[in-house]
Amino acid sequence: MAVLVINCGSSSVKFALFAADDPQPAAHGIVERLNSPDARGKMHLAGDGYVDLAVDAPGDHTAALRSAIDALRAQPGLEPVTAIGHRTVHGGQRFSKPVLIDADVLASIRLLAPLAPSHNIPNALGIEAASAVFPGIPQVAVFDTAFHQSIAPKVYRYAIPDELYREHDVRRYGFHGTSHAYVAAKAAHALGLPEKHRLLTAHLGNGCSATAVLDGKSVDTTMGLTPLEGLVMGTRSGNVDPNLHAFLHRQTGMSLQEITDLLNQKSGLTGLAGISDMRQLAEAEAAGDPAARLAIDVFTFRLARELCGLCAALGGPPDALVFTGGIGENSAMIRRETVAQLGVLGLKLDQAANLEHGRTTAGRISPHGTKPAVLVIPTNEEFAIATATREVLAQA
Ligand SMILES: Nc1ncnc2c1ncn2[C@@H]1O[C@H](COP(=O)(O)OP(=O)(O)O)[C@@H](O)[C@H]1O
Ligand SMILES: CC(=O)OP(=O)(O)O
Ligand SMILES: [Mg+2]
Repeated sequence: MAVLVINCGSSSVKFALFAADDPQPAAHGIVERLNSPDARGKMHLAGDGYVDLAVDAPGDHTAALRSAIDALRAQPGLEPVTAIGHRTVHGGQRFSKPVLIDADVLASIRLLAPLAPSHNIPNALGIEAASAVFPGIPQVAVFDTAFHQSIAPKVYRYAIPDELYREHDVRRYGFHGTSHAYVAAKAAHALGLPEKHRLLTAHLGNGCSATAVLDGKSVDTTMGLTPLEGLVMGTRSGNVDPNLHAFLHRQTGMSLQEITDLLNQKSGLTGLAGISDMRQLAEAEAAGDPAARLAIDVFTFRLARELCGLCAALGGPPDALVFTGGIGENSAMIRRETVAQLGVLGLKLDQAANLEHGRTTAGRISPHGTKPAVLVIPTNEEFAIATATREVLAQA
């Protein structure tokens, strides 16, 4: 059974085809710059090969999926797709585990869009486009929020009038759950931890969040009602004073939508330094750009502060801190500067191991024998989604 995993973003479609239980995809790729005349993509094959993907006008999600699927079908040696797993960001209160998609599930994903506008609409478009291109093939939605459904009311409730929770489901949900669950399980296994253990996981990609994992379950996480709360991200502000919306509206006349866009798309590292990509930001910092230095300082300080806060839900010091995501796996500087601000938790780094480990080499970056351990574990959200898809279909 070959599972195609689709992660539809606002301007890109990422995909990966997994044959059997192999965590290395037989093929994977991205179609980007959607809805522009420059829409284009690439499919990488196991080994070193790749295929350029041309995308037909209007270069939307359906055209992108068609292009990816035509390329998969044309590629000799690949198994035909028999199931599709979709990364779906917001599952609200309804979805606490992966589900087989039907019209009702799709309608719910659309209804949840106001809670994750940059994510759920593209996710729904991806499901509709896949149904058009693959009629009759079973599709499963795997939710970013599902892993965090174990968090307690005192952690997920905001201190605002009760009816907002009762009538509008206003609460903290948390995201990146597939990734946090995946790396937490890997860390517990790698360290040989007993069933009772405490972990902190830091998923640092374009979106960033950190989670407290107690005995394999999420007990607190930094994102909230939407993926804006918590850490500083590439273009998202993370936590700001909740009065900021009203203040900016009064001071500048900006509309609610303009302020929402400002906090989601023009803030974070972009807001502080004009650069959202950590690799480019590090280059600017090395060239002496003070705004880049400040952005990195704000990013790591806020991360360190949130990691300390998450320990309250763990009820004690963590057995390990795990770094993952594009930044967590690749930036030795971010790991070093974050850990340097976490002496209060007893965290220490082995500087040579920190430089050595990364995306392709998972491992321990704290000195042997010291506790808590610090680990780098590459995430594999796509493989975790393929596994969840197989499990749902095995039970169907
Ligand atoms: N070698 C590197 N050094 C520093 N940052 C890196 C490196 N490689 C990737 N990144 C950063 O990882 C981030 C993207 O993370 P990723 O998890 O791939 O994103 P997405 O959330 O879109 O899957 C970007 O900020 C990128 O600059
Ligand atoms: C929920 C979220 O922030 O996702 P991403 O990191 O893919 O933007
Ligand atoms: Mg991501």
